[in-house]
Formats: sequence, structure tokens, C-alpha cells
Amino acid sequence: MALAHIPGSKSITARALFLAAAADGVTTLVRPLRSDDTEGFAEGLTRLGYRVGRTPDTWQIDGRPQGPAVTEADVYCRDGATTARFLPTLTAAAHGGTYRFDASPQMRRRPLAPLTRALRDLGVDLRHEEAEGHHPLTVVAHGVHGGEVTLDAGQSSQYLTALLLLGPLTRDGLRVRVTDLVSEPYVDITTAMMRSFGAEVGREGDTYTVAPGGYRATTYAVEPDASTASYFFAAAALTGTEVTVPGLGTGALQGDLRFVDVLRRMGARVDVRADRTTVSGTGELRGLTVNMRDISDTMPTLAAIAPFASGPVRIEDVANTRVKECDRLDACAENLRRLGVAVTTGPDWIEIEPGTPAPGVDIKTYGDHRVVMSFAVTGLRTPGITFDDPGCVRKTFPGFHEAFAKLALPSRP
Ligand SMILES: O=C(O)C1=C[C@@H](OP(=O)(O)O)[C@@H](O)[C@H](O)C1
Ligand SMILES: C=C(OP(=O)(O)O)C(=O)O
Repeated sequence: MALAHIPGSKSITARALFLAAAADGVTTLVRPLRSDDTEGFAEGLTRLGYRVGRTPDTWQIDGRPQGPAVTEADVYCRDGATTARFLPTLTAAAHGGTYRFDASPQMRRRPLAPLTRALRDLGVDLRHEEAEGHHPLTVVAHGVHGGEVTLDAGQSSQYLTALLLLGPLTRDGLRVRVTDLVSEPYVDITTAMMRSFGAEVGREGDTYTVAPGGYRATTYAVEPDASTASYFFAAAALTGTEVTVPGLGTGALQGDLRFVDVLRRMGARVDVRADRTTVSGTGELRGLTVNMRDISDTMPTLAAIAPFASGPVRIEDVANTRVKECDRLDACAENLRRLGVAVTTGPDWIEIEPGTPAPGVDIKTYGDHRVVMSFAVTGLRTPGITFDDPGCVRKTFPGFHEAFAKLALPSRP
């Protein structure tokens, strides 16, 4: 049996940083994720004048309910969509100040318009430098009264998360009516964490309601990252071994842990306990059709093991994976074809035929950490897989290659 110690959740760390910054008091984050995305978020807060103190295992943030300590700042959000979508929203609540945000070339391309429109509907003075609804942008802050707003979160749930996080910082509170929503479990993480920081948030049908009143500082322990865990679970299912991830169990906040249900349907044995999850490969990997709208960060993980299934694997309802670190449907299809596997794709689906991936293929990563980590799993059964940019795993897991090698799973080419 192998034990995989997975670093902290990116989504939880990003939310915790926002909540801690906005809270009244000093917050301690226990085992936050240390990676490019979350370091970028913390650096953004520092630029805005928040104090973020760090030891290897904890981050301490001095909350500033009144907003950033500086009235002017230039923040580079790197490649992190949580940073690029949550931080401008945090500054909108300040009473005075001009804050400019920019991001990586890919993050500049990724959409933002439904969020910027909603913020403007709430009276936020938000100016784009180039294209509407894209970085770079400037927030000229003068507080937010709140009220009701309608939001299309059909391309990204992060728009909704950003607005909900803003809710307690408004004068009158916020009602958000949602017309469409992907990645819904991420919104559940948001509301659960808001409550942990003392906020009142509720939902009736398609409308979320957030009370004013700010946030209270707390000590918050960050769960291991469930999307990262998917590579280790998939590795177990593929190689017929057993992998246990401590710290992710029945009480986990992250929807991506549901990836183990997909592996169970394919034939793996899955045991979810209160504080750990174990996947055991049985030697059987069946094909299936699966809707991954709720857990689409794990689409590449499944695509990468799909050729080894006994029947076709069809993944549906994942259009928004086209607007992530790269167009993930195309990137997965291209790399599977390079491996000699038959693949078809549509606007929001991919279907992968069984096949034996060819050895010695260089995977085209498009700078996407999930492409690397997913095809590293394929590499357990395919000799000679290399990556044109193995280091891009730094976005969420700088030590991925070492940790994955340490797992010492049998590779059976
Ligand atoms: O809120 C979050 O922390 C995230 C939400 C999801 O994005 P979308 O809602 O854009 O699908 C997910 O893909 C991303 O990795 C993290
Ligand atoms: C899509 C992702 O990240 P983000 O949207 O937070 O940049 C991801 O980590 O797979």
C-alpha cells in the first residue's frame, strides 16, 4: 500500500487568503498550498498592503476590514484565475483607492466579462485597458452598496464565488440570481468557508443571499487538494495497486474527490473513510460515459487513463475546459493522437477508444499543469513519455514529479 501526502487545496487556500484579508483580526492558515497560484495570491495581497507572515507550515494574515493599506497598487495575478477574479473584487469593497491588475498572456485571454458586468451593475468603477471583460483592468474603489444582480456563471463558477465573497463587505448585502452555473461544488466550498469566517450566506433555488457584516478571523486548516489527488488515485486504478490519501475523506469540502466514484464505476475498489480515501486497482478498467460538469479539472486525468479501459470512455458537458490554462479538450485529444489513440471531440465532449499508447512520445503541455500531471499517469504504462514543459506543474504542485516518482508504483509497459 502506498500513502500519498498531497499538498493543500489551491481553491481553499485562495478563498482563505481572501477571507483572512477581509476579516477582523489575525487569521492563521494551517498547511496552505505553496505553489505559483497561491504564492501569486499572497504576493497580490502584500502589494495591496496586507501583512502575510509565513512559516513553512502556516501563513498568518492581518485582516483589514476597511480594505487595502495602500491607495494605489499594481498587482500581477500570474496565471491564477482565482487571483485574477477574486482580488479585483476584494479591492472593489475599499472606500477609496485605485488598483490595477494584470495577468499572464493566457489569463489575459481567459474570460471575465460576466463578473466585470455584474460588478459594474453593482456600481463598481471598473476600467479595462484593452479588451472589455479581460485583464488588464483597474478598479477605482469607492465601496459597494450591494443589492441584487443577475449572473451567468455558465463558463466559470469563479464569477459567482467572487461575488459571494464580496457580499459581507457590502453595505446592504447581496442577492445574486444565477442563470447558469458550472463547477457547482466550488460554490459549495465558498459558502462553507464564508460561514467558517462568520458570514451569513444562503440559497433559495437559483438565488444566493449574503448578509452584510464582514468576516471574523479564525484558524483554518486547509485540506489536501482533491484535484491533485486524482493523479494518485488514477495511478492506483491503472497499475492495480493501492493508494491512500490521508486528509481527504467523507467530510471533504472539495467536489473533485468525486473522481473516485468515476474510478469505482470503471472497476476500481474505493474506500472513503472519515479522514482518508483509498483506491485499489483491480486489474479491471471498464469504459463508461460520464458527465464531468461538476468536476471538470479531473477530465484530463480520466482522458489520460482512458486508452487502457476495455471500452470507449466518453466525457460529456465539459465545454468550459476549453477556457482554462489551455483548451484542454483539444490538448488531450492532440496528445492522445500523438500516442496513437483514436479520439473524437465535440464542442463539449471527448470520446476515447481503447488502445495501446505508443512509446517515446513528447507530450505538448501548452503550459498546463494538468496536462503534465495527467499524462504522467499514462507514463506509468507507457515507456518514454516526456514533456515539453514539465515545470509548469509549479502552478499547483511544484514537487509533483518527485512525489509521483516516490510513490514507486509498478510501471507495466
Ligand atoms: O473556484 C475555484 O477555486 C475553481 C473553480 C473551477 O473553475 P471554473 O468554475 O472556472 O470551472 C476550477 O476549475 C478551478 O481550478 C478552481
Ligand atoms: C483551471 C484551473 O485553474 P484556475 O482556473 O484557478 O486558473 C486548474 O487548476 O485546473
